[in-house]
Amino acid sequence: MTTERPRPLVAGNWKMNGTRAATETFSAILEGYDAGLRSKVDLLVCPPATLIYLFAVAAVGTPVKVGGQDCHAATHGAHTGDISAAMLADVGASYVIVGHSERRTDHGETDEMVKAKARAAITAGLTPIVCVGETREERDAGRALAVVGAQLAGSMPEEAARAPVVVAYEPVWAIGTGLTPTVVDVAEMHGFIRQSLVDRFGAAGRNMRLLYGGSVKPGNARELLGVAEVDGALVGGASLVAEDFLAIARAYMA
Ligand SMILES: O=C(CO)[C@H](O)COP(=O)(O)O
Repeated sequence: MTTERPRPLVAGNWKMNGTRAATETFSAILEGYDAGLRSKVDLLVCPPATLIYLFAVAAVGTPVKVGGQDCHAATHGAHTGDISAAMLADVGASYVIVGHSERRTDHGETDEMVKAKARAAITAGLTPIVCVGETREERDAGRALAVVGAQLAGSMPEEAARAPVVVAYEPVWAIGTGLTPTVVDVAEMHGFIRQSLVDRFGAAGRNMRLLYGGSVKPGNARELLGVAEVDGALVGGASLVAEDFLAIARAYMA
């Protein structure tokens, strides 16, 4: 069994931001991802679906990956407005975020639905990034570990034992608020998530990347990314500015 740490991944979730003009930002990310950074950390950008193809074409010949922000659990059919995992793969995506708290809240996505989406992603050859995280009320009630444990149990597909899957811990109260948990709380949660994954998936659970997300900025990246069992970041707002996104990745250049 290998005890080597997974290679870090810094992923940007652009959410519903960006038109074709944002290709300029993406190009700046591609240009700034120099040999030093490449040797230390993987980069992924998940733009709105309308930009995936454009970005994937721009990224050809570079190691930067492009991903989707959601997918439907079905391969095709009468699902107006939805996009399947195979469609994302077809336009050049290699990852897809599933179960983001904004999807869970805005679209009523349950753990069961998230699991089905993650499974569909794996079947299409994508790496799903399964998001989990507690609300402020749940943390204040001392239920953070229980809530995240239940989300993990319900959202992670059995296929994670043999296919690459990334887990992102994103405390809901830290998303877009500028608030972050203490490093002690992040360490406790990531240690708990790691143990849960090892208990369920064995060696695959030990090697899975665990990202932290929620108000990651250039100013706090080094501290947050230095926590044990944090294998990278899922970055929202700061990923919309090339220099900030790259500065977060440079936390690994220490
Ligand atoms: O999705 C997120 C990062 O990808 C998450 O919602 C955090 O957003 P941020 O607080 O704006 O970084």
